[in-house]
Amino acid sequence: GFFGQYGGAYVAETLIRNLEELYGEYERIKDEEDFREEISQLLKNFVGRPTPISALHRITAELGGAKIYLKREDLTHTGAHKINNALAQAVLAKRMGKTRIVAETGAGQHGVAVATACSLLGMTCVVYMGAVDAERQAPNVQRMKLLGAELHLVHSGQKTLKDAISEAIRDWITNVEDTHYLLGSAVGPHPFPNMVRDFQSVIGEEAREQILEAEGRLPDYVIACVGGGSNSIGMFNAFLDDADVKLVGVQAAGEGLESGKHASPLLKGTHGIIQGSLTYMLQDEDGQILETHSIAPGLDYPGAGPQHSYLKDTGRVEYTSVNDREALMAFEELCRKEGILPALESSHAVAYALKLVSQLPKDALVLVNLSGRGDKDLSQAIAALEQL
Ligand SMILES: Cc1ncc(COP(=O)(O)O)c(/C=N/[C@H](C(=O)O)[C@@H](O)C(C)C)c1O
Repeated sequence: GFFGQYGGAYVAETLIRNLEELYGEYERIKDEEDFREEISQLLKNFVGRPTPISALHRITAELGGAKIYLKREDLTHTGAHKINNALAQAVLAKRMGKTRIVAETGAGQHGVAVATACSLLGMTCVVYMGAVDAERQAPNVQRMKLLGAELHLVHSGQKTLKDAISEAIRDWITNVEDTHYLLGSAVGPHPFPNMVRDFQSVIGEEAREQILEAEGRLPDYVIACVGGGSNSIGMFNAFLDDADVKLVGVQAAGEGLESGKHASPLLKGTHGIIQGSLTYMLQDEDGQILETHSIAPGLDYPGAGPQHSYLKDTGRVEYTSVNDREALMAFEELCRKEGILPALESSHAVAYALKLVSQLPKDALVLVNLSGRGDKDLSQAIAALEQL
């Protein structure tokens, strides 16, 4: 469970047994024909895959540079890539004999995806969410409740994702007999980074085929936003061996990388252990996890998925960042000129693409992963745009 030195499972003894059982079951089940068939049927007939790739027109014409395609994970059922992982892990858990799912959520998209999977598969669903996040992602709180999830608001710590994850893990340790912890991103102890990547890799597999079909060649750049790192690794995975395809991970610079109010562990972090995994993280000199900031709740996380830390060190992926303001501007551009309402998280990837294309020749090709839709962000975005 390592990517170079990164990853592993640095957790309490009590958790090791759960993780070993999970890894064993995953390895046993993941290649079983009927498991794969069940997943692909659900992805097709319930999630609505494959999601399309949409070429931008007005923005591309205005910028006069490279052609941009968006991989439309906003068009999945529930409105973000999170459903790809939530469904697959819920099916796996059910096959392991679990009847109860516990999960954390920040932006609420993962929480909604888990509640959706549990409603469909007839499993009990408990979601932990920071009180601050519940406030700023209210539409997703309502959706989780309607889908039958039992929502626990977390009032400890910074009251965002990190605190929700700790509560969810505590619940899992207590109820391991009947409960699976459905981790929402490519972070945490082994086997989660591998499993979540595998379940999200459908994004890049589809997109690689679609771009070859549409353009007859591979893209010059593939760009995705990086919070915990699941939509990005899910997109990048299919292109890792295509040496000519440049991969760019975009982190949240918040109010600026030098402001101390950001969420860019891959740019400003150091080696440490966070939620059981050795990776780049934002910590003070005593190893205390630092507070983070981003206008996008889904990027507001102090750790990076361990595979991203490895890909940063090897140079296979370039990590960069975009601040709140740039993300908001990109959000508005897509709304006003391409008829798409993107999630604030996804807007970070679009913002970087818009900066990049003006420096590229007309015949260059850029593929951006649009990880989700902005329905959850409406009031936040409107308020923030009024401040611009
Ligand atoms: C639309 C959308 N785009 C990107 C992200 C960032 O998560 P990754 O793809 O795992 O880097 C997110 C992350 N959302 C999670 C959530 O909904 O709970 C996040 O807050 C946590 C699972 C980390 C998202 O909702």
